[in-house]
Amino acid sequence: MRNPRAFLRPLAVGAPKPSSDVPFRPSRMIHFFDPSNEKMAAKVPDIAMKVDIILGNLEDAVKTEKKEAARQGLVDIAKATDFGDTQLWTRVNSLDSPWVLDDIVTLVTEIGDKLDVIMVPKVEGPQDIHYVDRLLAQLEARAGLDRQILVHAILETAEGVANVEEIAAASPRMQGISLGPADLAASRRMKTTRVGGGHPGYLVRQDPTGEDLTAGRATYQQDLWHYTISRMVDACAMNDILPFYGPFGDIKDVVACEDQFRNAFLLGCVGAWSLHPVQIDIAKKVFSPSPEDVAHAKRVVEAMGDGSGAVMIDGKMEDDASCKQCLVMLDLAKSLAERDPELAAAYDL
Ligand SMILES: CC(=O)SCCNC(=O)CCNC(=O)[C@H](O)C(C)(C)COP(=O)(O)OP(=O)(O)OC[C@H]1O[C@@H](n2cnc3c(N)ncnc32)[C@H](O)[C@@H]1OP(=O)(O)O
Ligand SMILES: CC(=O)C(=O)O
Ligand SMILES: [Mg+2]
Repeated sequence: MRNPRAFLRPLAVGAPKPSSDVPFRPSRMIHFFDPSNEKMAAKVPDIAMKVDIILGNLEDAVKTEKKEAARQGLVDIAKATDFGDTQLWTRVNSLDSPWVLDDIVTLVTEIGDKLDVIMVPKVEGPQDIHYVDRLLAQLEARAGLDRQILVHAILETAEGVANVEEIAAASPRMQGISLGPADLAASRRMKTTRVGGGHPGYLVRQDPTGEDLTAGRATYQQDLWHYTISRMVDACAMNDILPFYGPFGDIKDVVACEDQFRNAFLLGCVGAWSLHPVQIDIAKKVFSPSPEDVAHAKRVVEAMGDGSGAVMIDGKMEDDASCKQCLVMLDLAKSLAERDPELAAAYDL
């Protein structure tokens, strides 16, 4: 374990100093594109203006023979594009792959000044973050970068879930964690072939009302991901980093996508992945608090004065704790309103 006083020291001579906190930036959707796909890549400058985060994906979903083209494509796009306030991220190949070293060396050297976050897949424990942390410090020093590139882990192995608290705490570079439901399902040998979302077989059934066990018993589909998302949210919250839901693979089912994203939002996630342009507006809608919730939060905070005591609003008790809940809502609304003029008008803060 590292000496706590050394936690904020750079890991290489000349590397930028780690920051003690992750600045919150609107992060409602991480939009994935394949930089080796010319049609998709051509849309990046336009899409970047509509999303909070644009991510050049080099890992799964990029064909083996396109790995080098995707890496070079991302370098070319990053150099040619002004991303404005939109964050530029990449997902590099996994640490056990033959490509990851060249991914990290090339990207930090060529476009390190533009990259905000490197997403690392299949993180199994703090040792994976330590490896990336030191390597990034060396490359940042060599490239003369003056700010740190942050690290985001995907939670997609049973071992990663078992170690999620240590992963979240492994480095001041840790920006956040995303749920990876597809690889996680495979790693756990879950019997679902879907990429995220529910499953009709995972349910609870009402008790029988008579002799006939098949009659009149409603069933309720349950959320396969509740435990993992909740555990990830706690690990992130205790380390002041940001939790995200990951992908929803049924692109056509925009209704269930919205439900899955909203479950994650209600449980504490700040955003989700968009794999297809149709999912961008779903994430924007779900991960922006509703104007009604913001107006209610404002009323409670105003009525609570210094935040102590108890008041009655619309028949409901509000006190120090519910005032804190309302402040969470207001803080998020304010930071989104700074980026989004439509929301600023709707929230009237
Ligand atoms: C488990 C995981 O690891 S999830 C993360 C990895 N997976 C990914 O990153 C997948 C990213 N998304 C994709 O590859 C694609 O969206 C697919 C394969 C799912 C569907 O692609 P298509 O069959 O082309 O979808 P569709 O025909 O509806 O696309 C409509 C248009 O949007 C474009 N488009 C589709 N996805 C994207 C995207 N993510 N970004 C930008 N443009 C996109 C298509 O190129 C197409 O353009 P066109 O109208 O000029 O022809
Ligand atoms: C997100 C991801 O990589 C997965 O679900 O496997
Ligand atoms: Mg995966």
